Amino acid sequence: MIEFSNVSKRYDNGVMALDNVSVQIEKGEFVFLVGPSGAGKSTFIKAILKEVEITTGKVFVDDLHVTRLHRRRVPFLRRKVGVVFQDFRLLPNKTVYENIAFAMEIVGTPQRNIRKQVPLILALVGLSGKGNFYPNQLSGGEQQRVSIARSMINNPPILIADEPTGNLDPDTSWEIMKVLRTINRRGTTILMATHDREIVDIMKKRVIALEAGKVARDDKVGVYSYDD
Ligand SMILES: Nc1ncnc2c1ncn2[C@@H]1O[C@H](COP(=O)(O)OP(=O)(O)OP(=O)(O)O)[C@@H](O)[C@H]1O
Repeated sequence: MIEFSNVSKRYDNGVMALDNVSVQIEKGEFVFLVGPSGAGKSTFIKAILKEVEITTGKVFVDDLHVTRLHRRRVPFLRRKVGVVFQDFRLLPNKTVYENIAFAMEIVGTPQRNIRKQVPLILALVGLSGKGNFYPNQLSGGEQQRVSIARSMINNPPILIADEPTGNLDPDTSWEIMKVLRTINRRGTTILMATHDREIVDIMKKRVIALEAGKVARDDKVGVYSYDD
């Protein structure tokens, strides 16, 4: 589903953000990506989305050879991968319904399908009845649910969550993890970059740990770190 084969990324300033990384993530897995600040997590995610060009190696996403993918076909890759961020990135002047509908309009979904699908995804993330709210009328946790709903509305096989609980208190973070777990159980592959030790340790999922651009650990049932 996601494969890195001897991937290195050296930025123009000489920093080796990824250093000979080889990992394989199978369909349906839930994987945490951890590591200290600067370890290469964001670069790893950007390599999946072709937001950076890697220096050497190969990246595959689903059936696409990302490294060789023509610029014209990048939107096709992006449709396979939903992404959510720490800061939600909702459109402030659109309602919850409109934020999600917009993601469907971009890919040409007919309005009648949009009207049918948006309430279903809102129910999935526990936000039924909030369609007419604007983002600033919602709590942080609710905004993150909208962001997750938007990322999943076109049914991508992969969801990348880049520190999705970074701005949330512990209880709200767990609510978000429940939503992600539900989505994963429905078959979506999830890759979540996080600094949240408690979540990683309690969820008991695969953990890929990066350090200075290298895979320092890759444990089937992992913990955040071994240092205490
Ligand atoms: N555009 C860039 N140009 C030059 N160096 C960069 C660039 N982006 C990242 N780096 C460097 O690459 C290394 C890896 O950065 P990256 O952002 O991938 O780490 P990270 O693990 O995501 O960190 P954090 O947890 O702080 O988000 C760092 O040393 C960083 O300074």
